[in-house]
Amino acid sequence: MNFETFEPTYEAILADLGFDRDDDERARDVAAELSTPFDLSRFDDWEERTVAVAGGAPCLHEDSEVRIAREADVVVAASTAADVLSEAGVAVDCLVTDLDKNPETAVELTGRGVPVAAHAHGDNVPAVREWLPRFDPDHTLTTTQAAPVGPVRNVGGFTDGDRAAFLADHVGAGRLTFPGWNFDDPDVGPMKARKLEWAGRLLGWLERRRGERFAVLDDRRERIGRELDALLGT
Ligand SMILES: Nc1ncnc2c1ncn2[C@@H]1O[C@H](COP(=O)(O)OP(=O)(O)OP(=O)(O)O)[C@@H](O)[C@H]1O
Ligand SMILES: Nc1nc2c(c(=O)[nH]1)N=C(CO)CN2
Repeated sequence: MNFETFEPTYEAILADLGFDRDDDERARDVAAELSTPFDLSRFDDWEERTVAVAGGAPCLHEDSEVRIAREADVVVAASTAADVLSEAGVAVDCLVTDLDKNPETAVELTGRGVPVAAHAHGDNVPAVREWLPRFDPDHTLTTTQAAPVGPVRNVGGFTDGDRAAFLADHVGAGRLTFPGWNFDDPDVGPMKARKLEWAGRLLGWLERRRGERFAVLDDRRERIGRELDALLGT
């Protein structure tokens, strides 16, 4: 997805969650100073393959969820999902993170040539300044949710998990699977719950565009569909 297509939804997310576009743009500009271009053709081998987009819900510890990741051709891990899967012996092919939980994992992964998509937004500038210089630039893709500038890309998405799915889609992934997701997690705080609502809507938008049905949305597809119609004017 390009930013032009994503922008109206981005504006709706900002309005709903009370985030500021100028802050996101400042964060993006800091990231641009600290990063180099990343060739997305690096992910050409995801094309037509089954890509597991692993989320950070506690259920990722369950054998059945780990198996979904293990059986995929490619594993893209959102944030802490990378650690859970590594501990379970599942190799991670890419980490998508806004640097708030496990930046040391990102250092370690780029250090051994595993790509990390590091996201800059209005509320993580100190982390961007602290951690980006520690990553191997050859294996770091920097992302923004605002307009892309220089090496900093925006292929759609908001939370680490749905951003990972948009990245997979952007590079031509075949089937997407979603181990480690729980939209009804009772243990998340109010802001995280609202972010997860957006993650659900964004995945709903993605499956609609792809003509696919993500099993993880089965119990909420109708509601999300109504919300998307209102959001997108469809
Ligand atoms: N129950 C859940 N709790 C947390 N994340 C979930 C859950 N279900 C799905 N996810 C997805 O997994 C991703 C990684 O979750 P995790 O809690 O490890 O990271 P995070 O750094 O807090 O994520 P973010 O900064 O995007 O909110 C989230 O961004 C979200 O897209
Ligand atoms: N400005 C801002 N942007 C975000 C934030 C956040 O807390 N603030 N959190 C995200 C995923 O957790 C993604 N984007």
